[in-house]
Amino acid sequence: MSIDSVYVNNFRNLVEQRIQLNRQLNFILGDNGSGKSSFLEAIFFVGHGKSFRTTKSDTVCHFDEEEFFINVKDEEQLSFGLSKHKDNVSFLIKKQGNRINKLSELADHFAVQIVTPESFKLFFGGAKERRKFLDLGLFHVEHKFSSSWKLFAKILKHRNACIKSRLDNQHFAYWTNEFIKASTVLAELRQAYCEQLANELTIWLDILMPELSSEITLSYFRGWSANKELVDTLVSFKEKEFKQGFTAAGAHKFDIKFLVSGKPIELKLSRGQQKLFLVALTFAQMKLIEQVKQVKAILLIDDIGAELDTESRSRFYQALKLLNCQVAISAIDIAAIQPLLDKLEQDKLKQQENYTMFHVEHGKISRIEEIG
Ligand SMILES: Nc1ncnc2c1ncn2[C@@H]1O[C@H](COP(=O)(O)OP(=O)(O)OP(=O)(O)O)[C@@H](O)[C@H]1O
Repeated sequence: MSIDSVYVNNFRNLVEQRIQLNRQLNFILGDNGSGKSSFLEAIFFVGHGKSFRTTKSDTVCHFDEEEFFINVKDEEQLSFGLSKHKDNVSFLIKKQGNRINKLSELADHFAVQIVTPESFKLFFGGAKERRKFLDLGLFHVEHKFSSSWKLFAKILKHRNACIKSRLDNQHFAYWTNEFIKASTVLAELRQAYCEQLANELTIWLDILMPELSSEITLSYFRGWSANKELVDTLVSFKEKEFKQGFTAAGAHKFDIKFLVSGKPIELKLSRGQQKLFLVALTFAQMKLIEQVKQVKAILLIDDIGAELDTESRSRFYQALKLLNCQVAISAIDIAAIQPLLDKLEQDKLKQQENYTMFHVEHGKISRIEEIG
């Protein structure tokens, strides 16, 4: 679902801003520290109920204020509001002015994906980001995933509690048995999703990195050895688990690795290539979400940056055109997006209905009407 308008109140340095977004392309330009990322962060917050920059949701509230508020209207003018007072632990979420209890209803409605300059460092730096990425896709694409994941998390908590209390008894045996069942369900859902993702990824790699596309493979690790049953793995890990105080194998330990000719992608690809790869992966996930949910995801690109050369930007533009969803891209100045504007011009798409430019200065976002 695309976003028609965003109202932001006391979110970081954005005191009070009401923005009408373009259904296609939005360029958010401004100097360092002007508030570009904060604006994208506010949109991301609506789709995820959290920031992409911090795990502490109170830090996004304006320094001098106690409460922040974001309201978003979709293309059918359906309104969703999310606010949080520093004194409250939870958010107040409203749909058409009426209180709703689930953040997941927002996430379900707005499938927001983001690529930031840090994304690839985080993504290739450790399993946590890769897990988050894959599970986000599954949340949207596989309707059974959310309930399976919640059940798994509950069982894992119980099993860990037994381990911490050194309860090697029938409770522990019960939760171990439940844990194996829940792990197996999640592992199968993830395996199936990885296969879909790998197929879709090839399409986007062919556009974005055609010279490497055929060499890139995805390998899925389910969280325990591929040659062993989880029950046997847990038996062999029992001593270690009781020493560490937590469950050492299972669906929470899953990972996805990407290889170029069998070698880790982060070793083989340059920074610019890694960025392109992550764009391909993000686009693949967005397409899968679109196919299943019949709604288009929203793409945020924070700081298009200088890593992409002219050829890469041209490919990026081709991919964006094919993706055909609502996009918001931030950049320091017009020079960073000029190659995209040139392409729009070439395609005779450089018209007001296809894109909107905004300028951000000291937390104030204004529309740039005329472009030279
Ligand atoms: N909770 C907050 N309350 C008020 N201002 C804040 C808060 N958190 C951050 N800021 C300020 O908001 C400003 C905008 O930050 P933001 O990261 O959005 O800038 P940006 O335009 O994306 O910059 P860059 O191009 O360097 O990434 C910064 O000057 C920062 O100090």
